[in-house]
Amino acid sequence: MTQSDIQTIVTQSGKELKVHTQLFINNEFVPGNGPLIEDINPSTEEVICKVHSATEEDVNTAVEAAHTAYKKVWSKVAPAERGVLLNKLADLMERDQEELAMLEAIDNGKAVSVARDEDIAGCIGCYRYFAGWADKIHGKVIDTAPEQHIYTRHEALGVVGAIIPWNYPLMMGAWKFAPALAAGNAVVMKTSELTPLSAYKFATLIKEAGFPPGVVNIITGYGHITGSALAAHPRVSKMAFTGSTGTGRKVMEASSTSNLKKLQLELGGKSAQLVFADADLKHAAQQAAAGIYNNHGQNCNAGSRIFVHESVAKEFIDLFTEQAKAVKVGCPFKEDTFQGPQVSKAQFDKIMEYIKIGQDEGATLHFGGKRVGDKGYFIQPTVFTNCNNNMRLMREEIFGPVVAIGTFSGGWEEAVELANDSDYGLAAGVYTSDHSTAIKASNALLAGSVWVNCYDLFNNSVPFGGYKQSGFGKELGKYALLEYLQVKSVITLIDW
Ligand SMILES: NC(=O)C1=CN([C@@H]2O[C@H](COP(=O)(O)OP(=O)(O)OC[C@H]3O[C@@H](n4cnc5c(N)ncnc54)[C@H](O)[C@@H]3O)[C@@H](O)[C@H]2O)C=CC1
Ligand code: BAL
Repeated sequence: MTQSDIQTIVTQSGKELKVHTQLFINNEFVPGNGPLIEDINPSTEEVICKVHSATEEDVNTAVEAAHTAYKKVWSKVAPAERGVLLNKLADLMERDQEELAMLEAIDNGKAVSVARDEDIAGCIGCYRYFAGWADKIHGKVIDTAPEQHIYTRHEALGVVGAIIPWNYPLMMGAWKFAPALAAGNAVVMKTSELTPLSAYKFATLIKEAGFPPGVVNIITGYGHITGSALAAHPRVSKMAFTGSTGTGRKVMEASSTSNLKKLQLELGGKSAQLVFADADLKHAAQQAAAGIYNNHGQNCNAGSRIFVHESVAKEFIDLFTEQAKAVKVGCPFKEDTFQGPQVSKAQFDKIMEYIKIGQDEGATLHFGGKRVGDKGYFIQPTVFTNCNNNMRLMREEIFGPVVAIGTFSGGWEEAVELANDSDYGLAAGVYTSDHSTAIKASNALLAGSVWVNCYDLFNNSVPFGGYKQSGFGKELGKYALLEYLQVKSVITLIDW
């Protein structure tokens, strides 16, 4: 079944928006051959609109468009010009920041103020940051012998495939598009079937900025159809993936059984926040609460496990609970809302199930744990105490506004051992007023990012990516640029 591309939708604030619902290939919106997908507003549980989905054939078309664009046009564009286009794109996102934020709010349930001032603002900065790198990519001459001239070249990979989740639709796109395009690659991105709308608005800005047709292609569809076809495509040179560890394994398998494409996997987490007895407890409680409740807990680096020294546990838990109680849960279109609904019924059900599991396991449900209202997927910020590392609550990624708090009685070594006792290693937090404890604990933590006396503090120039089963490869910073390049050595004999 097909439907025309542009649909009119109305936000909860009464604003009418036109949205694209077809696949974006070669700078045009084209129908997909898969089934139409109902896109649900998680605040109201109503259908916002239906979007087209891509079949394997559509994936082939998108990859072919990217391949042709890369070979015939994009690889011949001067690096500085790539930077100009990325900066233009950032300017257009800034112009349309409010509309992009509204699309994230209706589709994902994010508070519109958070989407605008954090997500989209972060994306704009990301495109500008990588625009600056576009003409600063170079190899070097390696002096080996007078009769030889040897140099390295940092070359684009060709067609990059990207699969992104629903928790940060535009930002997870930016973290991949910006370095991939700065490095000179063409991209086919699959958005989550749950949150396709903001990416299609972004697609119109790609065209308006002047990117040649085929350099950026955006499609949506189900993971087992569209995602798996992209991950297995023989013309895709690299796959950048953000999502669950289980799906990350499938993407890796697809690479292994297809063309051994290069991979970058940004996966799940169960990040620990360590609160030492000498910490500024009020500050620690405020930071740690934001560390779990930001984005409704739907955060790969959510600080979902807290270990607090037993001597200050009661005081810290009281301060933390005050923070949880103060979280404004409600309609994403109200300017003071901090937490909207969870993204989908499946996620809502999964989180509520974990809240039950926590109680069955013997943890204390200290605060929250209930649905908010009777419509939409809203959940109270929830605090469990008396938790230990044997509990599923402490070991499994819940991806919701649920924190599990346990205690330790010894020094930093014990706290770090508890934090490191996890299959994951994405991030960690350390709260202490002692510089030596901060450095020793940070160095010993098996995590890709460690925040000291803060949490969730991102900067476009600072790399982010996990240890252990949280994945590999870095996003952001110069490290991310290198993920989208390959190095060639050219060895020449001057006289022969
Ligand atoms: N680390 C992170 O940022 C994220 C972690 N998650 C975790 O995963 C849980 C489940 O959420 P889901 O949306 O189901 O995550 P998911 O990992 O299944 O989905 C992420 C993306 O992968 C695609 N996908 C699914 N199956 C695929 C396959 N076989 N081949 C290629 N692509 C595929 C999806 O369509 C989506 O675009 C969450 O509760 C959370 O624990 C989910 C989203 C983001
Ligand atoms: N916190 C940004 C990365 C993510 O949740 O996927």
